[in-house]
Amino acid sequence: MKIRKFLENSNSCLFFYENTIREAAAVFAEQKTDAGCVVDQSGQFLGVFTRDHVCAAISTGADLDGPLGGHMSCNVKIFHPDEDIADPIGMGCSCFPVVENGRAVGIIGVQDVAKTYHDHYKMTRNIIDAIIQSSRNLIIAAGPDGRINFMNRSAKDVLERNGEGLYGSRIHRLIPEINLSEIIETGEVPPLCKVSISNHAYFIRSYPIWIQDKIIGAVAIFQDTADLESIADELGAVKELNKDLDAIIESSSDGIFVCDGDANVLRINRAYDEITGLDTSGFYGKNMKKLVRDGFFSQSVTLIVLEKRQAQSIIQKTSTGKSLLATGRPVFDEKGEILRVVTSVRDITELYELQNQLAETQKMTEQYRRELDSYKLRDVKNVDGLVVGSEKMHELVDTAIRLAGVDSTVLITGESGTGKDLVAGIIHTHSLRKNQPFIRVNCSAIPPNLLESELFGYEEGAFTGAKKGGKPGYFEMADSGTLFLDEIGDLPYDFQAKFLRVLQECEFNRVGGAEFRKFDVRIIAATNQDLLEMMHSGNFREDLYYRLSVVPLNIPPLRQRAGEIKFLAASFLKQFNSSYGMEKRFSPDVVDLFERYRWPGNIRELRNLVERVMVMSPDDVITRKDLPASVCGAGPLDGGSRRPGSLSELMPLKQATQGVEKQLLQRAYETLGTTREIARVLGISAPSVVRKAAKYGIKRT
Ligand SMILES: Nc1ncnc2c1ncn2[C@@H]1O[C@H](COP(=O)(O)OP(=O)(O)OP(=O)(O)O)[C@@H](O)[C@H]1O
Repeated sequence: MKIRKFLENSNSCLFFYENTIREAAAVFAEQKTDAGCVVDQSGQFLGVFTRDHVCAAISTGADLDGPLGGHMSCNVKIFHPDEDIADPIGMGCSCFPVVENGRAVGIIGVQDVAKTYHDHYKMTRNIIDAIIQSSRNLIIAAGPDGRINFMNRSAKDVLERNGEGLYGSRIHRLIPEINLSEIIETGEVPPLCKVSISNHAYFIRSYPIWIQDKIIGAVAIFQDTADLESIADELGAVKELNKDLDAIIESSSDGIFVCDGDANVLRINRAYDEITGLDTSGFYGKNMKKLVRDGFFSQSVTLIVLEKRQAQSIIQKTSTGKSLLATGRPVFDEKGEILRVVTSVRDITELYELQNQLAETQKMTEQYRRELDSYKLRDVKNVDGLVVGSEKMHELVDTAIRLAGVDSTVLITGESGTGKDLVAGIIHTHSLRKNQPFIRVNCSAIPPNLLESELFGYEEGAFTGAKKGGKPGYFEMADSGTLFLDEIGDLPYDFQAKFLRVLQECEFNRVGGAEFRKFDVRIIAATNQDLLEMMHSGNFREDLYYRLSVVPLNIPPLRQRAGEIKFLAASFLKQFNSSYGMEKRFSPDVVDLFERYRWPGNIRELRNLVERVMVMSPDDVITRKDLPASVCGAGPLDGGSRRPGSLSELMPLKQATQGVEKQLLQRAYETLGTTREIARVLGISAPSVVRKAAKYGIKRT
C-alpha cells in the first residue's frame, strides 16, 4: 500500500517551532498519538517532536513553556507519500515523517502501521474463510501431529454425518486411502485417489502445508466426481459438436476461410487450398491486411465485412491466378461485436473463361453477321448510283440494261422519288450512245408557250426576243444521244399531237424555220402520273401513249420493297459519312422503324432523312430519338393518320400560320417529286406552290 493512501485515513499532528512542550504534551494526550512533525511558519518540514522528547524535557527540568523546537529531532529519515508503507517498517524507528516538496504531509507511527496490517489480515482471512467454507469441495487439514484441525462446511456436512466431531482425530481412521500423517512426515504428494463416501464418489488430492521450509500440516481436498462428470459430459458434447463442425467444414466443396474479429486467420478448409492452389499453412494467425499486402489476394472480403459490418461478396484474384467469388459473413457476439468472419469461396475462373468465350463467340457471331450482311450486300449492286437490293429491282435493272441495247422508246413509270431518273441514266450509259449527250428535260417545268421552242429550238427572228442566230432545242442538243423527257404527263394536250408527229417522223423544224431536221435521238419518257387513266379521261392522247410506252418499265414504290430499305439506308449512310467525314451508324431500332414507315416520298425521302439525321444528331449512334415523329409512329405526310401540328406556346396567328405553311412546304418538297404533286397533296395550285416556296426560300433537294 502507498503511504499516501495510508495517510488518507489517519490523523497526523503538526507543530510549529514556537509551540510549547506543554502544548505538545496536551495534544499527544488528547489525540492518543506519540509524535508530530514540526514545521516553520511557511509549512516547511523542520523535524520531529515525540512523547520521548516531552519525557526528556521533564526529566532534565527544561522549561515546559519554552518552544518545543529546541528539543525536536532534526536528523531523521523522511519518506515520500508515493513510497510503499512496508518500506519504513524494519527501520527501527517508532515514527516516520512524510514530506513532499519540503512540506510535511503527515507522520506515521509504528502502531498505526501494525493496526493497518492487522485489519488487512483480518479482512483477507475472512475472504479466504468464506471461499473455503462455501466451496462444494470437501476440505480438511491436519496439524503437525496429523490430527484434523480444520474442516470446511462441506466436509463437516458429509463426514460428520452422525454429529460425531472429527477434530483431533486422524482422517485415515475414517478414510484409509488418505494418510495425512504420512504426507506430513514425507512431504510427498500422493497420487490422486478416488473414494466412495455415502454413495458419492470423490477424487481426493492431498498436499503437505509448508511454511518456509517446514511442513506444518497437510490438507486434503475432496471433489465430487458428479461435478467433473457433468463437466466431462459437456466437454464431450462440445467435442462432438467440434467434430461435426470439422466434418462439415472439411466436406464442403466451397472453400471456407474463418477470421476473428480483428481479421486474423483462424481456420481454412482443404477445399480452399484445392480451389486456390495456395499453400495456406503459413496463413494461420496472420492478419488479412498483411496477406493482401504480401500479394496473396487482390483484396479481402473479411476486411470489407469488418468495415461494413454486414455480409459482402467480391471478386477476388489470388497470386495463383485464380478468380474467386468470395462471400464473407459476420458472426456477432451478444454485445453486437464481430466475433468471426466466415468466408465461403467459389472458383469462378471457369465462369470467367466461359464469359470470355461467350464474348469471343458473340464477337465471332457479330463478325459472321457482318460477313453475311456483306455477302448479302454483294447481292446488292450499285448500278450507276442505283442501289439494287431486291429481286424485283434486279430484274428491272437487267431489263433496263437489256433495253440499252436497242433504241426502243421506254416509258418509265413510278411514284415520285423511286429512281426513274437513275434508271433512265442506266439505260443511256449502257447503250452505244453512252458517249453522246444525255439530255434531261422536265416537261412540267417548261411553260406551255415555250415548249415548242425549248424542245425543237428556234430560228433567228422567230419571235420577239429570239436570240441572234437562233437556238437549238433539246432534240438537237441530244442528237446521237438520249433525250429523257421527265414528267411527260404534263405535256399540254394540244402539244401532244405535234410531239407525236416529231417522234414518228424523226424530224422537226425549228420555230420560225422551214427546214426539217432529222434527228437521231433515243427517247426515254417518265411519269409519276397514271397515263392510262389520263388517256381514258381524255387528258393524254392515246396514240402518244402507245408510241411512248413501247417498252414500259414500272418502278415499285419503296413501301413495296421494304427489304431494300436497310441497304439503301446503309448506302446513304456510307455516302454521307464519307462526304461529311463522319463515322455515324444506326442503332438497330432505327432500321426497324425505317422498315415500318410508308415512305410516301420514296427513296428521295429516305435519302434526305438520312442526311438530315446524320447532320443533326450529336452522337455517333443515330437512335430513335433522332428521328422525326412521323417516322417513329405518327403517320406519313400523305397518310390518313396525319395530325395537325401542335403548338406549345401562344403566338400571333399570322406567325403560327406562316410557320405551319413553311413546314408543310418544306416537308412536301423533301418527300414529293413534282410541283403538281405538291399542289395536289397540299390542295393549292401549282403556281401557288412555286410562289410560296420562293417566299420561304425553299428549294428542291
Ligand atoms: N435505288 C436507288 N438507289 C440509290 N438512290 C436512289 C435510288 N432510287 C432513288 N434514288 C435517289 O432518290 C432520289 C430521287 O431519285 P430520282 O430523281 O431518280 O427519282 P424519280 O423517280 O425520277 O423522281 P421524280 O419522279 O420526282 O423525278 C435521287 O437522289 C436518287 O439518287
